Amino acid sequence: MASQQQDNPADKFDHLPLSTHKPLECALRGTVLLNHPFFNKGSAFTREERRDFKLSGLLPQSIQTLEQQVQRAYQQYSARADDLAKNTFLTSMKEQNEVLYFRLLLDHLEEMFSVVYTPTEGDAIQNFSRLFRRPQGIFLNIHDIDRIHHDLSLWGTEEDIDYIVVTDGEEILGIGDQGCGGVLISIAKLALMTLCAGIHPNRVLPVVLDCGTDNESLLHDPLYLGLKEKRVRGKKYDEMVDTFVKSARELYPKAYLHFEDFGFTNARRLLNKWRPEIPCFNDDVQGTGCVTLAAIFAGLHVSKKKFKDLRLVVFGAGTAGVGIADQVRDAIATDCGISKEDASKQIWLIDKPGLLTNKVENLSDAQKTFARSEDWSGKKTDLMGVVKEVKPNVLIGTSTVPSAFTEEIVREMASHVDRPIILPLSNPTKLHEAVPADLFAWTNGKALVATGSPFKPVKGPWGSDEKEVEMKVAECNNSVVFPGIGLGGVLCRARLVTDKMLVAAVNGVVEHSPALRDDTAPLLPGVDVVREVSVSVARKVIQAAVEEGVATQDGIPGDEQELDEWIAAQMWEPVYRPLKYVEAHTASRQAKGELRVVGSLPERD
Ligand SMILES: NC(=O)c1ccc[n+]([C@@H]2O[C@H](COP(=O)([O-])OP(=O)(O)OC[C@H]3O[C@@H](n4cnc5c(N)ncnc54)[C@H](O)[C@@H]3O)[C@@H](O)[C@H]2O)c1
Ligand SMILES: O=C(O)C[C@H](O)C(=O)O
Ligand SMILES: [Mg+2]
Repeated sequence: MASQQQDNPADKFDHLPLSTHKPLECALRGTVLLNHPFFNKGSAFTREERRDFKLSGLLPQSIQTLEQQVQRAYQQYSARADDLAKNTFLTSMKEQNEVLYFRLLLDHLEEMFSVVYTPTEGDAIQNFSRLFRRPQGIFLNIHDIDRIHHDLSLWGTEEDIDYIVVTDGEEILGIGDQGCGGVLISIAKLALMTLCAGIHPNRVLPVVLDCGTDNESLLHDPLYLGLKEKRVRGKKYDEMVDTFVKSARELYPKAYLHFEDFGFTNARRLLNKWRPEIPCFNDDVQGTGCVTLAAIFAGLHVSKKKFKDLRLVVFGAGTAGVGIADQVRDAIATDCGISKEDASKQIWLIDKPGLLTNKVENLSDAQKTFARSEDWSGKKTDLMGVVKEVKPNVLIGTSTVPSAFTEEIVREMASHVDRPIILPLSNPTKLHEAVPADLFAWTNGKALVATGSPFKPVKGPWGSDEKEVEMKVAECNNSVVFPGIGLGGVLCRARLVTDKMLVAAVNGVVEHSPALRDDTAPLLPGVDVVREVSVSVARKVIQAAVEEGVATQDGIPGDEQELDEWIAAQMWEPVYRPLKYVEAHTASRQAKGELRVVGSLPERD
């Protein structure tokens, strides 16, 4: 036994706060246990567990393995008629057995990623009030601000939460205001935190701030589940967000706060407000900025260009577009040793009024830093006009305008540069500014493409001798990077998420870019290596946090390999751990912070 323990490299990390290698204490028995998705093992409960947890008679006799369960679940999944039905099936499975849910997903990640995440999750969100069966997450009511602290407190004690995703549902993907259905984006992002970065699925908190909705079809839908009134804005909205953030900090002081899919007027404002005080992150601004910078980095490498050569046009200067511009500007400034102001001269933003110049009114502060000062009078400032004038080598779409990158525009761009880097990023799939097959066809396979949602490889006669080749297309979605950044932030218990940590995260992704090793390979790593990418990103983020003096966790290894092992040992894995029965009130805090998984929470008023 002793030697067996020594043989397991994870054992040396058993003492770590988030290590989950030991048996799991559980205070639930009988049908209550079978109905608890975190503890339930279904047909895989062992004979001893069936005896100790009063399950005999509640289960068929055959004791099966997780692998057998995955096989059965996959058959059931495959029998569902379409992706939305598959998504609904997976949601039910998550509510029944989390280990099986995550194991099934990890074993079929490439096939199922787009079903639990973008684009199918967008359909699930649009249909939230019709598909609803069982609540998941926390729904906070703008008319009950005084209850926010209480409602949040029901989720656990101060050791229990590592990661919170919050949305107000105003700008979900590119499908706009989805009201309280936005809770599903919080849930989906958290599922990815577990799948891609091993964040413990029972130590996360999905939240939607229900402030009403301006979506008329929801307001007129008799089945809509949220507040049926126009969005509350202004002072009361700010009071709600303030109360939420302060309560979350007080109740769960270790938790990292991830903002998702807030509207343009709030996303950046809230980030700027809270960033200097707490460990928080806006995925649409910063996550998108980081992953897109990594894609550009790989694209420049393939096209043998440097940051000094970069000419970037961003079409759609909203939350994501400006977030990308910020990240790219900072990278140019650092790489070329120039000021941010000078670096921004290599970037052109286009929105509804056309090119953003300092003559355009009502720009946000963040947009203003990119407003062009040169004289554009007499020149066309629409996308075609700007492409003709600027001759960009990188074109990004974050506009939600499908097919905005027309054949004419793309051919114009390709006539000036050898390898145009074109990233249509608007999700879900139907909103992409162009699709890879067209981009390759219009540029004779020269375009370096990555997309916001997944696309199948494209075949075409683009080999050097015009032989048919298959081009794989990278998914340039913030999902490549936010899990690793969050994992790093959680494990080192970062006080803040600094700019240097974000730059470090980009380097962590670039390390895995297939295009760096093979010019014909995708610009970004795919989901097949997602956990490895998360470890690299987390390592870089932790190292930067330590350097910056914002890491508060003791015992972070200085040695790189040991740091990777330390990270991996604290990543939750979907395996059945032996269950040990404990009375709720005597439960030891076995791995500090796992009390909540015992299945009983202290009462709070
Ligand atoms: N791939 C990713 O990782 C990723 C990350 C974040 C956002 N996105 C996608 O990017 C899109 C935008 O998201 P957002 O959060 O920035 O939304 P947003 O509403 O803040 O930004 C969209 C911008 O596009 C502009 N726009 C609309 N129509 C236009 C037109 N005809 N011409 C020029 N500009 C126009 C809008 O005025 C707005 O400023 C969404 O589809 C979202 O799913 C993708
Ligand atoms: O959710 C995604 O797929 C990426 C991004 O956060 C978005 O809003 O589109
Ligand atoms: Mg988003």
